Amino acid sequence: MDKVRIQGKASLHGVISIEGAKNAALPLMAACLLTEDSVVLDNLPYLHDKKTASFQAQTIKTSQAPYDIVRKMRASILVLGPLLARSGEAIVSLPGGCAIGARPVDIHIRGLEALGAEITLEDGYIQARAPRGLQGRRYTFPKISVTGTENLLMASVLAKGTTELIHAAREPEVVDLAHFLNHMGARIEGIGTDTLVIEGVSRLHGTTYSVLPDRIETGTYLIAAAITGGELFLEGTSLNLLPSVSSVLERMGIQLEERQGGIWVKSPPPRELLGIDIVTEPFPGFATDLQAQLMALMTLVNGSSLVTETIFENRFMHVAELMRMGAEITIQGHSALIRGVPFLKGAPVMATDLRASVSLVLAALAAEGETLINRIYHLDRGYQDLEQKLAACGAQIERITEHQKPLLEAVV
Ligand SMILES: CC(=O)N[C@H]1[C@@H](OP(=O)(O)OP(=O)(O)OC[C@H]2O[C@@H](n3ccc(=O)[nH]c3=O)[C@H](O)[C@@H]2O)O[C@H](CO)[C@@H](O)[C@@H]1O
Ligand SMILES: C=C(OP(=O)(O)O)C(=O)O
Repeated sequence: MDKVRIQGKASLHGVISIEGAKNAALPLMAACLLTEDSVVLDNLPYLHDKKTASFQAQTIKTSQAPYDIVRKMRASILVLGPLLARSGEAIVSLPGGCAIGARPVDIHIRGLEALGAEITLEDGYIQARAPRGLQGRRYTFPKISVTGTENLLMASVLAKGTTELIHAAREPEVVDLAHFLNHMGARIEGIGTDTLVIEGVSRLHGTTYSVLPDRIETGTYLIAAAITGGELFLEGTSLNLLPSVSSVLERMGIQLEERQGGIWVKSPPPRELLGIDIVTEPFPGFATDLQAQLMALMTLVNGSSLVTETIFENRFMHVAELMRMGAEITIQGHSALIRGVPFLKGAPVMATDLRASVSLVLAALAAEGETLINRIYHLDRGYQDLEQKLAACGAQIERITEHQKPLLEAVV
């Protein structure tokens, strides 16, 4: 299994380009199932050899999404709405994703049922049918759900009549999906608000669309600059995507500026930054996906900070690993009290989920000595070219690839 080795204490200086958002690219790809025409998506992350891909679902050959594919990605639940809308049936495995809580999909299911779908759960699979098509209705989300809103949005664009989605998520990735669907001929109003009104249409057509920048990757590198007392220019992104996060960072003492083509960030060493209290909330509140990274920074600032996690019940798995590096953190229920310490020390640590993993990378960049991060496969799900981007700005970071033993040796 690959590991990342970091020799800490190098301050970061340079330019980092921000990729298209993982959490926008996946719903957009799922939405391509809604048309038989060809769709071209640009600014896709992760596709190492090409950033633009063309999708065409002329005919739907299967309405099934099997466990082996779906277990690795939360967003694979997003094929449920489009498959049902387009072909009247879908069999989708219950999804995986980061193990940060129970993460049920009851809201997706209740919402689709409200639009007329008949749904049963069998052997870990959601079996959904809408033999007479979906019917527009008013549906109030009992709780704000990002992928829940995206699934219902994609199901309702081809439903008969008007759908009203109340208490909908307003995350930039939901907004991006709604704009994309309108580019394909959908009729969605209220984009960016918590009430979406969708007038069903009989078909969608192809289009060309560019995925919005990744605000979580952006926030992660803003914190990388701060934790190393460095100065970076983040290319291809905008502070408008991170209202709460930028206000928190500025109150801590970090300088941020929206400049032509990206964001400029400069920070004094973390010891000169102030502690702060944050609560994770749906957008426009502080993103839970940046909680672990900010906590890494809080371990080194001057004073105490309090982090309250309200979105996921099991999202403090980085705490034990940060403490192995010398952080002082006490967890009480959904809150973590972080007392800033003068320094962290490198140690062998274990990555547990995507954002926990990158919080360890950030801590290691600032720590004295060497940190070896194990199980880093989580990182590859969210950070394209992480080591290369950081190394180009002065970090001492390398990936150690453990090659499989030769077959003969393994058998003996
Ligand atoms: C692929 C993707 O976009 N992932 C993001 C999405 O996840 P995801 O869409 O899974 O997160 P949700 O917004 O749905 O979850 C919010 C809360 O609602 C609960 N809930 C959700 C659905 C449901 O049917 N029942 C239910 O109880 C969840 O357990 C959680 O406590 O939003 C999260 C919150 O911003 C982010 O951390 C994830 O990075
Ligand atoms: C929790 C995350 O991803 P997913 O929903 O794909 O598990 C994340 O991006 O931090």
